[in-house]
Amino acid sequence: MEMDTIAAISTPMGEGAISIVRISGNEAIEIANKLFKGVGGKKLIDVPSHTIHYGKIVDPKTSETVEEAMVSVMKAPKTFTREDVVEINCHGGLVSVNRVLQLVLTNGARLAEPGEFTKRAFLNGRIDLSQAEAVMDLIRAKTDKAMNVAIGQMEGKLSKLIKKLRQEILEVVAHIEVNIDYPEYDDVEEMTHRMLKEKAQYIKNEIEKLLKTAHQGKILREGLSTAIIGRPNVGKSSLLNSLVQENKAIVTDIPGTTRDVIEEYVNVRGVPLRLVDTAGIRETEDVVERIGVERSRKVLKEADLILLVINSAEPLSPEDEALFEAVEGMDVIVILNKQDLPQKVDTERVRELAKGAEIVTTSLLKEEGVDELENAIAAMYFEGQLEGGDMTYVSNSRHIALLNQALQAIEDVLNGIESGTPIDIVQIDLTRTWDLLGEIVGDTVQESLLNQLFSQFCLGK
Ligand SMILES: Nc1nc2c(c(=O)[nH]1)N(C=O)[C@@H](CNc1ccc(C(=O)N[C@@H](CCC(=O)O)C(=O)O)cc1)CN2
Ligand SMILES: Nc1nc2c(ncn2[C@@H]2O[C@H](COP(=O)(O)OP(=O)(O)OP(=O)(O)O)[C@@H](O)[C@H]2O)c(=O)[nH]1
Ligand SMILES: [Mg+2]
Repeated sequence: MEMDTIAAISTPMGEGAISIVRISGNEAIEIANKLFKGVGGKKLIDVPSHTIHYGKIVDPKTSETVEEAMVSVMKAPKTFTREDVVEINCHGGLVSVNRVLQLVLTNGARLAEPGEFTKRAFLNGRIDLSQAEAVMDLIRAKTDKAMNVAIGQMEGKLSKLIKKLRQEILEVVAHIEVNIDYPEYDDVEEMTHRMLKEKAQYIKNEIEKLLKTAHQGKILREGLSTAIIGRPNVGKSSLLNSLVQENKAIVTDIPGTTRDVIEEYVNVRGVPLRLVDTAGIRETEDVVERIGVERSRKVLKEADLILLVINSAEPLSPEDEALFEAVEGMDVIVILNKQDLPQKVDTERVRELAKGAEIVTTSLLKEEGVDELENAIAAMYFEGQLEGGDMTYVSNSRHIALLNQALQAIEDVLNGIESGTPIDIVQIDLTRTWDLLGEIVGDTVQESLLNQLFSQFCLGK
């Protein structure tokens, strides 16, 4: 595959100890060589692969020294992109690293697009698409567990499973071909039918097994979208603060203090929560607050988990009752807050309204009950089991969508067999299953999709 030479700054933009300009492609070493002035006249075109060299970066036009650097030379194919790669380690600082990048660009490289290095690793066959996607998940991981899932996928756990399933399908397809080519052998046809049914059932089971991990996988990857809701002044922001353990949201005794939606990532016993503190839900005249309340309702609709806070020092109000109604059928934990005050809430009624949902009592003022709440959350999502290190999770929504389509296709195969559809017609659905699974690892995938996927990466990755 013929590709031009690309370059980009691969470290964050800002002041740091070191910043790296990465170059990949046929001309990477030659371009770097033009700019590099090594000790004793050492030339980068002469050095062995996978070595690092101290020297100056000099503008070949003006002979002006631009930087002092360490330069790594890595020759294809044992590199990140499988192309020649040079990394110039500059002094960390926006100006210095940018000047070096400019020099690299004026001497023959093109500025890389976001994700283009990883895209090349994919196009050159070092990793498949799901592994490339895992590289991005790794960068974005917000908890250790999410990181472990990404590492597993990057190492090819999911790819292996998918490839195995595709291989099985291919074998069945081969059988069918024989059957179509030699229809005169009755026993072949019979065997094909029996085998097809067995295999299709097996493939269906495997896809279903993978899809079962999707819920938790998605939580690990994106965080469990958790909405804290309740009437004004019940202690929603106090709850967020207790969970975040820093005073991010403003807490006051004026009802309606939180006028917008506040979002925080917290790690509760390994469960990543995307916590959303909302404005207290009530009918309001204040325009600013009303917008906040509307947003809260929207957050509520999109949430995976609801933390419904009730002030137990007051009797239940019609608004409280309405909130219970609004969250019916969702994952809910009810929090009876302000236990330190004289209790006025009808706990029997709360139990009735909660319809089996977990109820936790807290005094957020005294920081009591938060542990119990955290236990309840962990138990709800990972059944208290936080290890499962070897488990393969499907966490990417693109993969989940494709698996769902593949499941549909394999069900069509099974239905076809059941209703006596001619085998060459059934084969069409089988091939479709194969194609859909192939899209996960990038074997059968459109260029436009590739571009869209990789464009979501960081610059220089
Ligand atoms: N300086 C630097 N650090 C970095 C990266 C980088 O590109 N540069 N990486 C970038 O993300 C990550 C490391 N990822 C890498 C993955 C594969 C290969 C690689 O060369 N693979 C070869 C085999 C190497 C060998 O056998 O020695 C291959 O798989 O063919 C390199 C880096 C994290 N740290
Ligand atoms: N006594 C007592 N007061 C509490 C407790 N939890 C919170 N408060 C107080 O209740 C008031 C309201 O708390 P917030 O956390 O701001 O309540 P909120 O639900 O976010 O209120 P809005 O944003 O106005 O909807 C504050 O004065 C808190 O200190 C508790 O457990 N006991
Ligand atoms: Mg608040």
